[in-house]
Amino acid sequence: MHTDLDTDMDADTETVALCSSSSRQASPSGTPTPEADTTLLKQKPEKLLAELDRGGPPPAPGVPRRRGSMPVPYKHQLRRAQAVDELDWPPQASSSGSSDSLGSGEAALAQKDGVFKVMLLGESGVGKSTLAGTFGGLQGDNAHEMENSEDTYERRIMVDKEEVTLIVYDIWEQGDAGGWLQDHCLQTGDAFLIVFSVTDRRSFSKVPETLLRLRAGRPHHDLPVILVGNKSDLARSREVSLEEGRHLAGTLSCKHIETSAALHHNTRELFEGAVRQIRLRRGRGHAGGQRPEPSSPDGPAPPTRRESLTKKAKRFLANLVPRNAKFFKQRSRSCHDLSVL
Ligand SMILES: Nc1nc2c(ncn2[C@@H]2O[C@H](COP(=O)(O)OP(=O)(O)OP(=O)(O)O)[C@@H](O)[C@H]2O)c(=O)[nH]1
Repeated sequence: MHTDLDTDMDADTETVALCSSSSRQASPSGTPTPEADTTLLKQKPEKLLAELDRGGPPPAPGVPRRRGSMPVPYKHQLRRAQAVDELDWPPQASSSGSSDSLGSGEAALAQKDGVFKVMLLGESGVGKSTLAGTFGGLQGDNAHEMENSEDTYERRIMVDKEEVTLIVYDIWEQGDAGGWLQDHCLQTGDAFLIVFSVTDRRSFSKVPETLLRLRAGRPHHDLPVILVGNKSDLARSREVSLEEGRHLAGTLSCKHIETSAALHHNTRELFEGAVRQIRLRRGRGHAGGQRPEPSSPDGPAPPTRRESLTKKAKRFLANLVPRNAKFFKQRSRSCHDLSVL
């Protein structure tokens, strides 16, 4: 994950990175271009929420949501401008285009196992929208954008020779006004990418808070969470090291990856990794989630005679401590490997 990229960049790279981001055509060699069998859906926020609810009551109409962030890549500026120019706002009662398809065909599709919903979370300005934008160009030579999108990207992609529909939501809002929307995000996603900027320690320090909120909201779910240290190209402005990111991920039992959305570095790995993380858990769910008893590697054996409470506790602790120590070691060691649990 940590490549020469992190160290080789100098201040000039920042300019290059932003140029690269703003002009997808001029992306670095090896950067995939759009492919024909992918779809990009444009959704109004109301539509989006309706989709999130999937059968729930329609959300109340509100004022247009805009993030007060710094300059966005040119392509995104176009998208956002277009959304207004096309009189998408205020929302109409009738829907059109891909939003319709979400209400019918896509809704049915969404029920299937092959649809994975990934939420981008994180502080303002860390690069969520830019990351989401790179997802639009993930796969290949024949891709085309059916429609522009402001907040949501849906594509069919191949991961490990299996096709999935991946929907990436960039709808995380900061501040109180976004609170209820954030709750929707947390309740709805199949996987969560908590993005921070490696050039902004404050965004890094907010990660545990976001994760705690996520886990508190869905306490019975083993949710795939990936900490994403974005802007790895900005070596000279770096405030959070790779090791710090990994350490936090290990401590919080998450995965970790560093990306440069501007250079499309590790972005494919990120989204494919999210798919793998969901699959790993779904596979485990389908297997029935049967695990051997923690105190015995071969499962519970009926005791031949009754043990005293002290003996039981001693046996339990003897089994528990080394087991857990190994477990934590494994988790923290593999936090950068998105293809394993
Ligand atoms: N150098 C560099 N700049 C980046 C990278 N990712 C995003 N940026 C820039 O960082 C700024 C913020 O990016 P956004 O994608 O708008 O960030 P966001 O998290 O969506 O922000 P909000 O919309 O306010 O939540 C933009 O100017 C981007 O061009 C990156 O990997 N490297």
